[in-house]
Amino acid sequence: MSSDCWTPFHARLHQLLQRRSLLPTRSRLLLAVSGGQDSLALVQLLRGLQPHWHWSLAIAHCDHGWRSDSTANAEHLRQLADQWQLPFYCQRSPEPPRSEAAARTWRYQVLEAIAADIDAALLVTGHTASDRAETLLYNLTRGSHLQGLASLRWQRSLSDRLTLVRPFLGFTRAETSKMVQQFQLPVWEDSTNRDRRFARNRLRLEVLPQLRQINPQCDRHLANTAELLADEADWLAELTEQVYQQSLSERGLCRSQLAQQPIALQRRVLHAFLQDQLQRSPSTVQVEELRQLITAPQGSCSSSLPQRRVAVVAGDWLRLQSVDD
Ligand SMILES: Nc1ncnc2c1ncn2[C@@H]1O[C@H](COP(=O)(O)OP(=O)(O)OP(=O)(O)O)[C@@H](O)[C@H]1O
Repeated sequence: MSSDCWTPFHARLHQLLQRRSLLPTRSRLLLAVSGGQDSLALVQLLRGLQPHWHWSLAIAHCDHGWRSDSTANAEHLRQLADQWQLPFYCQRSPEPPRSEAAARTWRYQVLEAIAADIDAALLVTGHTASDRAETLLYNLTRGSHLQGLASLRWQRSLSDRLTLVRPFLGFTRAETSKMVQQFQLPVWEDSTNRDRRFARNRLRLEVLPQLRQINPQCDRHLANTAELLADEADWLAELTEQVYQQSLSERGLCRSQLAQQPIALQRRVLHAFLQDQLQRSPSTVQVEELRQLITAPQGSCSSSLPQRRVAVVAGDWLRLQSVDD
């Protein structure tokens, strides 16, 4: 488990960090560690790369308290951090979170607070290309817009002061498994990862193995697809903002400007318009109803908006007003 060996995994991560400028030299990094194979492999590689990048590393663990062995898991990590001579921060949830989503929300609150305490601007997780593939599949099953399919990006801003970075998106879970063997990392098996009541676990344990029989590289291919979609989503978001700003005036949205745009862009601009006006995310039905109004006759109006609001056609303009006006 010495940190000073240099392997092809180290070389790959080193190059990836250079190419993507993810973790600048001398920055303070808070590493989110669950004790599973991905985050332990992450710590091992970053410790190995530390002499080249001169980071200051610290480990954070969140104990959800929903497994009988969770305190032992936290203690195991504390000892590892001692061995690695890295500062260790751990917090236990006052009561076990009720769902995966609640656990995640609590976890990120804790990680943000620890990062603020130690003045770390970067929080690093062990998310892999396989997590990205799973997320893409999961969001597909629920029905998703482009942004949802582009999920799990290399970095994401969590607040003004903290950015989440995922350098391990460059590796699959099969590769982190190899790292664990090669570096003999003492992984703490999380029994809930095998619980098939959780949809994510069924995807990981049942669906992805089937897909790998069709294409053994499917984790990487799916993750690459998410990457391409992320770039396209960014480009479309920029374009939407441009057209939105061009079409918007005090009188509302300019219908003749919108009519010249492709349908996909019309939907996006109307979504942004409704989001701003209603201060909440509009439904597909509401967006479509407004889209019909782009070419509707004078005086036409919508019927599906909340808050006693209505969209009205006034000449070349589409505007929102109260039904009482
Ligand atoms: N309890 C936790 N405490 C701190 N960080 C966590 C915790 N759970 C997850 N993370 C971070 O979020 C990443 C993704 O979480 P996820 O739940 O997909 O992984 P895991 O299966 O629990 O563990 P691992 O990714 O380490 O194998 C982890 O790699 C880790 O960086």
